[in-house]
Amino acid sequence: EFFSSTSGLGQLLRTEVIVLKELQTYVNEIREHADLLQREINEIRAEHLTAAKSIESYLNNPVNAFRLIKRLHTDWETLEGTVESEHSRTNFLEAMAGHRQNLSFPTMEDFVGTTLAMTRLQQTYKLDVAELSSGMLNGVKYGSAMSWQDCFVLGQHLYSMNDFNNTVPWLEQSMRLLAQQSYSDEPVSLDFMEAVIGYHESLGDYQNALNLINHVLDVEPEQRLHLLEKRAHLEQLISDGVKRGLMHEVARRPEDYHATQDYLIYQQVCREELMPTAAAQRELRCRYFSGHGRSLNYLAYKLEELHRDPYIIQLHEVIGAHESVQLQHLARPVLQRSEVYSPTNGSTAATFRTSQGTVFEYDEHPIIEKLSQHMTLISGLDMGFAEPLQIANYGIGGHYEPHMDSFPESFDYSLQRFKTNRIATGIFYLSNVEAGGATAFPFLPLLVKPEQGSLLFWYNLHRSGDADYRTKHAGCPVLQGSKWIANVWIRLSHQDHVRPCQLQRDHEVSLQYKD
Ligand SMILES: O=C(O)CCC(=O)C(=O)O
Ligand SMILES: [Fe+2]
Repeated sequence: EFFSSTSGLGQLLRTEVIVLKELQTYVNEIREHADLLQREINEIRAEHLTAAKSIESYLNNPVNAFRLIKRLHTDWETLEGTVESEHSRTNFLEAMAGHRQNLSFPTMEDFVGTTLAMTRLQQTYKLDVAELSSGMLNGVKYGSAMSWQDCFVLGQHLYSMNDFNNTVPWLEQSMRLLAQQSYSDEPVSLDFMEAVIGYHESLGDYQNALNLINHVLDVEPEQRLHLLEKRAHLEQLISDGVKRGLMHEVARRPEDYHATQDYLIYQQVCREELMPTAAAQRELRCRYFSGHGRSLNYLAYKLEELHRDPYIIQLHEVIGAHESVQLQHLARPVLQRSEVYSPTNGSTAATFRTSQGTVFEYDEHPIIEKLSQHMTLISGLDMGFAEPLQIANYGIGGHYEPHMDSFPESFDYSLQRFKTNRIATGIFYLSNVEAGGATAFPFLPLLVKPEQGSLLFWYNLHRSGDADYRTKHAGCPVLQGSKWIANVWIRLSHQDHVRPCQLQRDHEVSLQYKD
């Protein structure tokens, strides 16, 4: 799978280089052949020009008569023979069949995933489709521009997923780009346009459909006769003033999480439209922290409070850039699509968590061991009750929608190594991210930008052991770059010495945030 992580995309680029070379070989061969045939054609045409001066006297000449007969009898057979024995096409197709087996190609799922990622970015960061398709992100040019066909294919795909809200701007952009090219005249483009006509029609945009039909008919009136009937039908619809209403005005399904207030707030936090108040920020402190049970001679951690209640801190420069990159290298060969827990299906891949990840036991490698030591010093918690370290990589558009790290009350612990809930989470950021990809706490409303080598730490549970629903959090979509994190989840067992439980439940404050 390629779309959920940037680390697989390099393979696809290599695939493209190889198949392009194959196609170039094919093109060279058929071009050589075409050149040969063209020379023959030119010679015969020149002969015909001579003949045309006086056909009768030309044919009365026995040499000319002989040559004409020879041309049509023998030469033509030879020409036909060269077409028949043209192996370029079969060679190419055979080579491609081999490549399909040996090289990496994206699947339908990759295509769906990357389409979803584009619209997710567009919506979360309120990007302008025209800007996005020109390769610009927030005013900075990152990629190459999309063609009108690219925009169209994206729109077409969204349409097939019944996502009409997002279909329309992409089709409109596709039309805008097409118009800039002063409507291409190539037959392939015309075929494409015919397909687009259907989309505009079914979306209720009859005028755009009609404009396109007229263009196609102007260029190829003879070959596109089947469009005449459709043109008459559209003209009728327009003159009758039929308005189906653009389909994108249809409301989303109300049960859709993406339509909830919760989700809107989350997106606002990702866009930094919502942030903690000045009063809340004033209370926060930065300090040097020598760690639990560590003598003051040691180098201290740079601790920054990000939130008081619930307590959320970020520790800067915990590990070095070199160690971060080394951890990425350890994980890269064994990455797999991340899964989520669902009460009905167990662990499955889901569109609301698109990343790739892998797990390591803490004693598997000295650097991983070191992360555990940092966690012990920073949190004071017993890492003997931590789940294996999880390293994850998010590609462009990769995200993890708002969720709780703690398990629900109904959770079945019977198959778990540790039978208690996740008391705390630590996220080591193993990379910076050029744009997007921050960790958002929508209810606080806090946004933490990935900073390579730093550690984000918070408690998921109240002292009573109940879930603190205010700690719901998310990984905002990555807009540019590749995001690497290492997740530490520590369980509640045997942690009383650091965070004594309270006899009285202190969880009421967060109940209003429960789903
Ligand atoms: O990617 C992030 O910033 C958050 C990740 C997260 O919440 C998780 O993996 O549980
Ligand atoms: Fe999480």
